Amino acid sequence: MDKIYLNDLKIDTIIGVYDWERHTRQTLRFDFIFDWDIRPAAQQDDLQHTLDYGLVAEKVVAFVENSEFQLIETLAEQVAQLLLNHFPITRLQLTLTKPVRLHGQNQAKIEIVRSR
Ligand SMILES: Nc1nc2c(c(=O)[nH]1)N=C([C@H](O)[C@@H](O)CO)CN2
Repeated sequence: MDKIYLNDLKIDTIIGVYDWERHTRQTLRFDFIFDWDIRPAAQQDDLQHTLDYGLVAEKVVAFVENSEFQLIETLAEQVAQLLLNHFPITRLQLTLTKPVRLHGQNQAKIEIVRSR
């Protein structure tokens, strides 16, 4: 299957379980891989026949900027379901990266794959 990538989407939001995180916005990074047959768009050179990654980014930014979840798991799941509900995507992989300062770590990351 062909793939469309949307990488390094950075969004500020409220996320986290600790008190300071409930009133301090943090920058999350989103990376997506969408299964998508690119041939119809390639044959007609027409945006109408493909997944417009600009629209996907707008949808994700609007949702994440206004969210206030505690866990990155919850946010990742909600974003995946949002995209499956709004676009004819059959399968997506989402990697969500959060900055952390824990025992020398500087990133926490989760990866999920969802399909309809
Ligand atoms: N599996 C998870 N573990 C932790 C999360 C999380 O979202 N999922 N979050 C935190 C804190 O909010 C941390 O990111 C603060 O730096 C701790 N563990």
